[in-house]
Amino acid sequence: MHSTLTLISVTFAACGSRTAILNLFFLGGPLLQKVRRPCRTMILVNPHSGRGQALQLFTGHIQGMLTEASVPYTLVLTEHQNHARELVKKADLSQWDALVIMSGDGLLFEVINGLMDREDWQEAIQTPLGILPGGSGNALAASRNDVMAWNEELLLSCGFMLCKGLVGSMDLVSIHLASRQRLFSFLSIAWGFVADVDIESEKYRHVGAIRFLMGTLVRLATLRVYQGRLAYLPVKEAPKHPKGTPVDSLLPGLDQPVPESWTVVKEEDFVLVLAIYQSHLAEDLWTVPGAMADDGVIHLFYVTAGISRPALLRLFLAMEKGAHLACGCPHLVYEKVRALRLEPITPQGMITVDGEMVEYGPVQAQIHPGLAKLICG
Ligand SMILES: Nc1ncnc2c1ncn2[C@@H]1O[C@H](COP(=O)(O)OP(=O)(O)OP(=O)(O)O)[C@@H](O)[C@H]1O
Repeated sequence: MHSTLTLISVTFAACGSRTAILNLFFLGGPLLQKVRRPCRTMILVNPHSGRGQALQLFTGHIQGMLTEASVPYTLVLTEHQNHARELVKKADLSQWDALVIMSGDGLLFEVINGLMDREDWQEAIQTPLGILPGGSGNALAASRNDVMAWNEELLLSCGFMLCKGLVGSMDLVSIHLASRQRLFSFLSIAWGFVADVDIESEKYRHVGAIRFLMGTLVRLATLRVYQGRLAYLPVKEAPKHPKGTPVDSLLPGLDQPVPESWTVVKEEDFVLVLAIYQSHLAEDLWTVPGAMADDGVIHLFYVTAGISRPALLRLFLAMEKGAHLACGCPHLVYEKVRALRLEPITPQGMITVDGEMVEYGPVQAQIHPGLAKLICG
C-alpha cells in the first residue's frame, strides 16, 4: 500500500526547467505539488565492482539511453573504499536531484551511510537513490524488477527505470554494533553460512555471479555450526512506529535484556541467520517473494543445526525460484519482525551488513519504514 500512496511520478524525458511542477499521484486522486524534478544526476561508478567492467557496461548500455532521455548526469569514478561515503557526506545536495550507483550493493551502503552521517540527514536522505547493477550480487537491482532478469537484461531494465524516473519509498534498518557504531542498511544482516559465502567468495569475483554458487559448494564441504542467542520483536507485537523518524524506540541498550514482548529463540546452534528487507539476496536468489522495499518488515530466516548438506543445498537451489519455504525443511524458520538482536557465542565468525563485513559481536537492529527514496519500476 505504501508504494501506491507514496509513488511520485517524474518524467525525465520531458526534462526542461530546473524547478518544474510535478504531479504527485495519491490514491485519492492526483495532487499538484512543486517538487524539483530529479534529473540532475550524480552517477557513482565503482570501476572494480563485479568483474571490473562497470565503466564499460555503463558506456556500452546506459550512456546512450540517458542521452536520448535527456537526463543530465555527472559521472564520478570511485577511487577507494569509502570515497563515495565521504563525497556524499560533504556534497552540496542542492546541486543534485538523484544519486545513482553503478556498482554492487556495497557502494549504495556507503552512500546511504554518508547521507545519514550529515547534519542535515533528514533532508539528505530524501534524495532519490538509484541503482545500476555493476556488481556480482546486485540484490537491490534484482529486487526492483518485477520479472526475473540477469546481467545485461537487468542493467537495461534498471537504466529504463532511471529514464522513466518513478520514485518510491524504501525502508532502512538501523543497526547497532557492540562498539556503539550505528549503521543504516537497506538489504540484509547475515551471520553464519550466508556471510561466510559472501566474504569467502570474494576471491572468485572474476567469474561474476557464479561466485556465490562456487562459495556455497566450498562452504557446504566444510559446514559449520555457530552458537549464539537470537531474539526478535514479531510484527504483530510491535507498536505503530511513525514514518521517517530514526529514533530506535524499539531497542534497549545492547547490554540490557530484551523486552518481554520479544521472542527469544530456544535454539542456540545455528547454521545461518539472515535478516533481509528486499526480495532478493542476489540476482538469482529470490529469498522473500512478495517483499516490498517499503513494507516495513524485516524478514528473518534462520537455519538450525542438524540440517544435512543435501538439504541445505536443496534450500539454496529452491531459492532461485523462491520455493525454499515450500521444501518443508524443519530446520528452516521464517518470521516477520520489526527488530532483532543477535549475540554470537562462537568466538570467531563473520557478520555482514548489505554484503559488507562489519565487526563481529552482538548486533541489534530495528526497521524504519520508508526512510529513504528509491528510483524504482
Ligand atoms: N575504487 C574502489 N576501489 C576499491 N574498493 C572500492 C572502490 N570503490 C568502492 N569500493 C568498495 O568496494 C566494495 C565492493 O563494492 P560493491 O559491493 O559495490 O561491488 P561488488 O562487491 O562487486 O558487488 P556485489 O556486492 O554485488 O558483489 C565496497 O566495500 C566499496 O566500498
